[in-house]
Amino acid sequence: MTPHPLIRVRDLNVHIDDHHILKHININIPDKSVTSIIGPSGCGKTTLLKTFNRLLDDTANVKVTGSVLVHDEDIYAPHAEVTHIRKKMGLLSQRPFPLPMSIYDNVAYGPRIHGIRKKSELDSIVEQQLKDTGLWEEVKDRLHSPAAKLSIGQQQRLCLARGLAVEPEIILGDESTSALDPLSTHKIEDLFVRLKEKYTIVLVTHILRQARRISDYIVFVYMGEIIEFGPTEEVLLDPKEELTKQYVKGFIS
Ligand SMILES: Nc1ncnc2c1ncn2[C@@H]1O[C@H](COP(=O)(O)OP(=O)(O)OP(=O)(O)O)[C@@H](O)[C@H]1O
Repeated sequence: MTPHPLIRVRDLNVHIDDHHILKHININIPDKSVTSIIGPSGCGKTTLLKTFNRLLDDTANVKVTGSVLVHDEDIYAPHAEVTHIRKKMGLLSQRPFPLPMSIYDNVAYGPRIHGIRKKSELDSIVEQQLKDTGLWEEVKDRLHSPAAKLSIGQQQRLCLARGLAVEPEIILGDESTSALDPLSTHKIEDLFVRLKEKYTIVLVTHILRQARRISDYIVFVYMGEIIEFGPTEEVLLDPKEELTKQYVKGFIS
């Protein structure tokens, strides 16, 4: 049975300039699961992900219609507050972007902005998040050295720790392992699988093997439309739609 949906998208349409980029999107993203958005290049995967935390707001000539409900709050309602919406979501991009400060300060950054000042409280948040992202043992002796000195894979886990430190409910990942070596990729994949106990995770990936390894649900997007959505095994191994079949066999890329 599909778990309770945390994000419900209703008749979402995105136009940029004169292009109809996302067309009549309807989907329920299950809570406490990993859902991967797959599809050929340029089909609208990243655009769909960006609608979940209103990252398209900064794009020129964009028009978004329809609704995205997180719990029961429509994040596109006129009174919706973008800061409040974004606090619920951590975003992990393709490449890590640590802030130009120490490892400790990267993780403490969000909590400090939200008013936490007590050192013991910040220490405990930093330790917990670095433990949750598997970095603690690797960095506990150099918490005050610059984040930029970490490897790219460690920087990506640090960015995840930074995002988790403000206690989001949802983690969005946009091809978050594409800049990483196989070992670091494996660590991030493992993290997503562990973190789904506490978070709802939505990922964009073009790597079908990755989608199969870590996702509970798959959304297949083609030319701005959702063609198929369902449990990973069903969509990847026994797809219902002809287009999905062609995509998983590698005939569409
Ligand atoms: N800011 C923008 N201005 C104009 N067109 C855009 C903009 N952002 C996205 N698009 C167009 O929207 C379509 C979908 O782009 P999107 O990045 O969502 O696709 P994608 O499936 O994530 O692609 P890829 O796998 O190559 O990253 C593309 O045709 C793209 O050119």
